[in-house]
Amino acid sequence: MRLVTSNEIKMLDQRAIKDFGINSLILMERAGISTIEVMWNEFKNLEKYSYAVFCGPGNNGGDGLVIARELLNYTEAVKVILMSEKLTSEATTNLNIFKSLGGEVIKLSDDNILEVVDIIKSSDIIIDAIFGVGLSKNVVGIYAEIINFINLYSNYTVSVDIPSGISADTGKILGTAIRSDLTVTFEFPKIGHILFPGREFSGKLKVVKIGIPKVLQDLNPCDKILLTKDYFNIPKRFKESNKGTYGKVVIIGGSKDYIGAPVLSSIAAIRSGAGKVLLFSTEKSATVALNHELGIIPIAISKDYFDKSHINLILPYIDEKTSVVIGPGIGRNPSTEEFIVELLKSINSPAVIDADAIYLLRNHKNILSEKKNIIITPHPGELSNFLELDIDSVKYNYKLVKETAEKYNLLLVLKDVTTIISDGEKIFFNVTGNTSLSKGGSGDILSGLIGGFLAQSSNVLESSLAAVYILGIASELYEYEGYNLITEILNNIPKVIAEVKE
Ligand SMILES: NC(=O)C1=CN([C@@H]2O[C@H](COP(=O)(O)OP(=O)(O)OC[C@H]3O[C@@H](n4cnc5c(N)ncnc54)[C@H](O)[C@@H]3O)[C@@H](O)[C@H]2O)[C@@H](O)CC1
Ligand SMILES: [K+]
Repeated sequence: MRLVTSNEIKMLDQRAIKDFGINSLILMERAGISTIEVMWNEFKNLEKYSYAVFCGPGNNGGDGLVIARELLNYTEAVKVILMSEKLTSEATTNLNIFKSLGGEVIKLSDDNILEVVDIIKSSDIIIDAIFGVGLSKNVVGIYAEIINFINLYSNYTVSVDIPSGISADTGKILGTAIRSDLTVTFEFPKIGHILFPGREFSGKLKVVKIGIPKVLQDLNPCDKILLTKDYFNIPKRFKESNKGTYGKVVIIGGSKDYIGAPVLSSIAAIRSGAGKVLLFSTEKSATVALNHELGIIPIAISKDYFDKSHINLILPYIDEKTSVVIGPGIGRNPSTEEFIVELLKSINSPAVIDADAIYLLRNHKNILSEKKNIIITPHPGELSNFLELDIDSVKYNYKLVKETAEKYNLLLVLKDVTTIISDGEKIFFNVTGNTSLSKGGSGDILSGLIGGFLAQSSNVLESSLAAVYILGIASELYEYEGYNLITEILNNIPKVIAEVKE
């Protein structure tokens, strides 16, 4: 599904109005009525509840006035709190209709804040129609006070379009923001619903259509996409096949410091359906690998850290079709840096660069740029190291992810609660997964899964999308969120693959 910024949705709204003559009051009407429909689906008998509708100065407030008017058809227990003297013309039209129906309007001022706080406390449902995608600066003053009171005392909050105070473009809080239970957004989710903290502040997110013509959407192609299983294929299985059909993965990792990481990667590669998985590692990792999965072919070549002398031992096993995973548990020894640089120069296969291998390549970005089919899978700390930027400017920075992918000719997977993936053209946002992945080993599983799919398809984008999406769902299947062994997530992968394939 397409994701939009505030400018993109405003442009679509404006073109619907100007180019196709769709009256903006009609769009507002549909926004309001669709919100009521979602509420009906959530709560059923809307007549049982009392409502306070907080309306801001823009068209978000106008949507609130349509909602308030429609609620009058269920109950008299509806109060509108107008937060601004100035309203848009569409909002004014709807305010007049609400008033003509006998609706109760309270104009917020410094003098009646305590009365309004009592209304917040005594209403069953608060409708937040304060700011939508038109929020343009930090929320301060009486607006901020009311938002904080709503967060403190509301029994249940429904946000219209986006929780007021959340930036639709970044998900960041501008000053202060409503913590919603339910958000009803129009036509497409906004970036702010998908990135934290906006993702959390939105509560349950529902997307409804309000009549932006499809032809208009098609004329304006999108580059930001919410990842679903529609965007990738899982490599096929053939009745007549053998291990050669499903490709070879070479995993290079492990060191004196880390033993289990490359083993997790190797098992994940097997779980992806790959035909053959070779693990180049230390003696210890090789032993551990065989203790866990006899299908791995471990080749112990390094004693503590990799160095240049190991390259010739690995090269005979790699051809252009081999999928190579470099980095799980590889450590940061200076000899390893030289090893990775020289190894990459000598191969032409698709490769996943993970963990400390990313760190060690920070001064060799040109090597990555010159190669085709390279995937790097940093978390924000690793990307901040790689790009020498502070972590705050890297986290959830989807523009940076796209620019970096394009600049260095990479497929970049920025791992986080919302993972961002870009090939330099499109930007995918993944929201599957939970805190069962917030522990050591999940990154190793991801790189192995990507490598495994890559061995079967050689499509860097689809392999990465599939792995990220599937690993997320595999974590959601674990019954006791967060208290899993990382290997238990590995064991859920086949079930998820089967479901995704359906
Ligand atoms: N025709 C349209 O454009 C449609 C708009 N719709 C609704 O309208 C919203 C967008 O409407 P608008 O563009 O009018 O914008 P908003 O209603 O989001 O808010 C903009 C208003 O808030 C003020 N403002 C912004 N930041 C502020 C701050 N920090 N403190 C105080 N005031 C601040 C602005 O000066 C402006 O008056 C959407 O989110 C959606 O809910 C829907 O009705 C569908 C159609
Ligand atoms: K809102």
